[in-house]
Amino acid sequence: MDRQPVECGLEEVELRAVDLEAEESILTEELAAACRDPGVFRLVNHGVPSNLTARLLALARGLLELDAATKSRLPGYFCGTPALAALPVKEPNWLEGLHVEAAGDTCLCSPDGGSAVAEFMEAVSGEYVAHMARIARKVFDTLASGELGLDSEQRATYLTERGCIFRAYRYPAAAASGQVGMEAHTDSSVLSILNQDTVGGLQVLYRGCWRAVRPVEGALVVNVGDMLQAMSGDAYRSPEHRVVAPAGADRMSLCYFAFPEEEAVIVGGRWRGRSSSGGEQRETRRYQGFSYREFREQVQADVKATGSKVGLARFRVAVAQS
Ligand SMILES: O=C(O)CCC(=O)C(=O)O
Ligand SMILES: [Fe+2]
Repeated sequence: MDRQPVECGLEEVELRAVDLEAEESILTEELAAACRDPGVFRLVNHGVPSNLTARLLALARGLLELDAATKSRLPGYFCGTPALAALPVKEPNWLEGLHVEAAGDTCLCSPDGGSAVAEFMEAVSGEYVAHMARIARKVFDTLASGELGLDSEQRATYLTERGCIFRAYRYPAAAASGQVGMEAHTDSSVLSILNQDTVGGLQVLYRGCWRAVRPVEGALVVNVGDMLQAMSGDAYRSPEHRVVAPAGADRMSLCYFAFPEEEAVIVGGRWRGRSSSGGEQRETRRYQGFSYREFREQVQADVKATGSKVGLARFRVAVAQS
């Protein structure tokens, strides 16, 4: 039975620091272990230049600190969570940001957004997204050819460079402690790659308790998304996480979300169980085959109807208990 998450004095979650340049067998083992538990890890030696991160954080901050009327006209600007904005049942989240659909090699430069916007878009689409796509591909391919055992078609369609999303977030410093910046959720992605400043505020739900993810300068934070959890037949964990608004300073983060091809049918890994007559082992799929498009549409419908995402539970095959 699900227990209600508790604060637990907010200890830190211990995260593996995975070296992206480690020897293949070590990388395979480290990534699989981190994806199984707790579903989130630090990534070091990832090759994203620190001056690119610093420049992008500064550009995003500069744009999001513009006056309200000016920034509301920036391309991709949002305040609160767009999916929840129309719902009376939800408090809007305490954040704002810039959303960029980083589709393949399309130029995202805004012709009329001013030079700071153009510089920001150029840095995102020209360089940053390419680094993120490279990292997501390497992490995914390593897992795919390791214990996930995906074939070459699955490897090509279960992660695509097209259709990825980039967001820069600003969480304004909260007047009261405990203000939720972004409410608890799992990501619908295959993999999410977070690059944050040193303020902190990200928390992950681990063994029933909220735990702080301490920012470590130079390290990216990567988490398993719902799609990867499904591909692994629930062996990997798409962790629930949230952001608590910082007390003393604004927090900035840069997030990249990698997705499968819209129509690729994800057949989740196999689950080993016992037949109801006992003894004999059988293999059952954890999930009915579904595409990311179906998943996204279901999430949107659930959020619209109830204010909450149901997520993977919608697609799980019911398993008879013996
Ligand atoms: O800003 C962060 O640290 C996390 C953002 C996040 O969880 C999301 O956008 O899904
Ligand atoms: Fe998230």
